[in-house]
Amino acid sequence: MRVHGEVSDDEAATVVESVPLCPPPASAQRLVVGYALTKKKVRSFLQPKLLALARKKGIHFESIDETRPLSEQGPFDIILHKLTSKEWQQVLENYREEHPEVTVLDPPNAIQHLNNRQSMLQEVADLNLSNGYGEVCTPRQLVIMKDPSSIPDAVAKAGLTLPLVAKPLVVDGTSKSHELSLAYVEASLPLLDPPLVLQEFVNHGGILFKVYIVGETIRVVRRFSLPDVNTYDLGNNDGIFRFPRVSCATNNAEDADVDPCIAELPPKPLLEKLGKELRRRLGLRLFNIDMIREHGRKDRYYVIDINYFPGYGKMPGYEHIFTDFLLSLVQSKYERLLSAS
Ligand SMILES: Nc1ncnc2c1ncn2[C@@H]1O[C@H](COP(=O)(O)OP(=O)(O)OP(=O)(O)O)[C@@H](O)[C@H]1O
Ligand SMILES: O=P(O)(O)O[C@H]1[C@H](O)[C@@H](O)[C@H](OP(=O)(O)O)[C@@H](OP(=O)(O)O)[C@H]1O
Ligand SMILES: [Mg+2]
Ligand SMILES: [Mg+2]
Repeated sequence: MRVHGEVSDDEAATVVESVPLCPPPASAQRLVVGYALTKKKVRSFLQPKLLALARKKGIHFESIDETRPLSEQGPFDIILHKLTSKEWQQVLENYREEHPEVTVLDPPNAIQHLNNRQSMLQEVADLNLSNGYGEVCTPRQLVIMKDPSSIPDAVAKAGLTLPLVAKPLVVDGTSKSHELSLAYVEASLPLLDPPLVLQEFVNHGGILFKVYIVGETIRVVRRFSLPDVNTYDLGNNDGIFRFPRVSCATNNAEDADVDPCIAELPPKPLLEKLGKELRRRLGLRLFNIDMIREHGRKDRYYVIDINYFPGYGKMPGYEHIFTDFLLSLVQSKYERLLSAS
């Protein structure tokens, strides 16, 4: 199925915004990008097509050895990283102070906001985005730190409506932090395992929008998600449904035969505004936003998840977008230096 207004040259995504590039300055012809990523991330991100294009553009990726001092490695123009240990974050913070000339993508203290499912959505809630194109909200949610037996009371007191999505509070790159479940009835709540976030389930027609941000560029793709819950499901389910990673890349919904009202992408100006504001408020340049549209409400969107340095390898055309982005960073640094001299 193709939804009106979509681009046809790249079926799986729509480019919303991209940065025009000038050629990099002569001094930046060879750009060294150090990376500290898990083996899994190296496999998914540093694909041959990215490395080949990068080489053509004078970008060289160099693996960082975390067991050796950073200052003895490189020199780097840019550091890319997604490692969650406290030690590594401290190493990077110290390095940023000693080497302000190196761009660290992104600052560890800014990334931290996304490692907790409570703080990750706070900026979206504070933003209160509502304009002629729609409104962007967050689902009502509650944090439970301990004592599962207290959950039914806490839920009643907060006035949350079942079903609830239970999500581990901390996101630390482990598969456990992605083990989610759906609690249908009050009696099932004490079976949950804190610390967690309990989030109201929002019916959205089973389609989710993954909005990828790379600097000023935004791309959005459709994925399959959980189906709507109706009163029949609620009446006939007395437990907890532990569900797998429903919206992963294998659940690509680009060509599926879905009701156009459900599949229609969020309006470009709304995504532009949201991306720009979150970039600024979170102080991040590499992240994605998981968005759903409330079923039956054309213009009400919910942000349910934000991920740092997501699976860009699955974003169509990522090799072009990413290499252009890396070059643009050097370009703007060069321009800043010129204007300061
Ligand atoms: N409040 C909600 N209402 C409806 N569906 C939801 C809600 N929260 C999560 N989901 C569904 O559960 C899936 C997983 O939730 P979420 O994205 O928060 O988990 P995650 O483990 O952080 O995922 P990711 O792999 O994107 O990091 C979503 O993609 C969506 O399909
Ligand atoms: O492919 P999408 O739907 O964007 O989901 C991503 C998750 O959001 C990321 O958190 C995963 O990265 P980490 O495994 O490094 O957390 C990321 O892992 P990957 O880079 O190994 O593919 C993806 O699973
Ligand atoms: Mg998600
Ligand atoms: Mg996530």
